[in-house]
Amino acid sequence: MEKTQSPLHCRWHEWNDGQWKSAGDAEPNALLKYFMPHIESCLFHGLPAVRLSAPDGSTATITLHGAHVVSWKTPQGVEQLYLSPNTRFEPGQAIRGGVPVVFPQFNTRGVLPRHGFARTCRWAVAEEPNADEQACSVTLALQSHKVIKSLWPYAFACELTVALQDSSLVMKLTVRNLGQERFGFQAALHTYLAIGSIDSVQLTGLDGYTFEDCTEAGGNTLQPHTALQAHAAVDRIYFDAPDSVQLQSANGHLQLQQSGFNDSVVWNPGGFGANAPPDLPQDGYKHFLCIEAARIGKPVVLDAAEVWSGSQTLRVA
Ligand SMILES: O=P(O)(O)OC[C@H]1O[C@@H](O)[C@H](O)[C@@H](O)[C@@H]1O
Repeated sequence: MEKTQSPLHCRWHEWNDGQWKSAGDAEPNALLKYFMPHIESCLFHGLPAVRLSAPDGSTATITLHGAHVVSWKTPQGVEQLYLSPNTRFEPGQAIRGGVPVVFPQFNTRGVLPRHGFARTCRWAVAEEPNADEQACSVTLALQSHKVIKSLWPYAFACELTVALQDSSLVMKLTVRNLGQERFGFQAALHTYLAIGSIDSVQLTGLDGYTFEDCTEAGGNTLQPHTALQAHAAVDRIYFDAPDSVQLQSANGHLQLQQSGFNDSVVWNPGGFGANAPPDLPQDGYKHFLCIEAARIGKPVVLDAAEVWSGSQTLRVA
């Protein structure tokens, strides 16, 4: 078989010591059933992943573990997502950084593992290539199986479509009810944005909105929006949030838009230790702010055959 001509053939790269290294071109592409010039298979810290490369030079990397966007770089090569250097890239573990997919439960607001199971499940590249061959996008899919059913019995399918277009990263989560029984769920795209330094952050667009303060000090009380305090823990749920907010930081200017997700979460564990996740370095909190497009207050309810979609778009301004 002439591998280089095969539609199954694709270059194979490995993420190593902070850069992509070619692992040779003899490895057939096990993940992609169709040849799509803008997608490559790769390994990201040993996890199978796909990498999108747009004509403008921007790139995105998505692991099959969790359908997790672990990197989004502008055409100038500036990384826009934070990824903890202490992440354990192992089956069953959540990746600390990038964009975890939270489904079907937000945080501990239910009986499932925190933030649900989608972020620790293995997803697959969807079999049908995108109808628009010009679109620089990939869709990953998750369907229920025995282990998931033991936690959550419903017949569902999730898809995450990730696209690079017009200086933007577009992430769209779709959930389908494939069974007869109605189900409800919460969901979020738990985006860790690289900010350079926490001292540099200015978040605008939330004036006039209230939030539930989920820090220990806040005790889940409702409060009017106030500016973020650098180095202090922030854990806010803005119910019925605006569709668009702007983030200014040492890393640049980002416009965030969401649809289908009614709520927004702003999270940073702060610098005072007690609640810092163990897979973050001590000063890790200084380098990211999570702005999550979420559906928490009014869970989505799907009857048989119904479909819901929610998206978050990050645009470099
Ligand atoms: O450590 P995890 O499970 O990834 O969660 C991180 C944070 O996720 C945020 O969405 C929550 O609002 C926080 O309360 C939580 O601490």
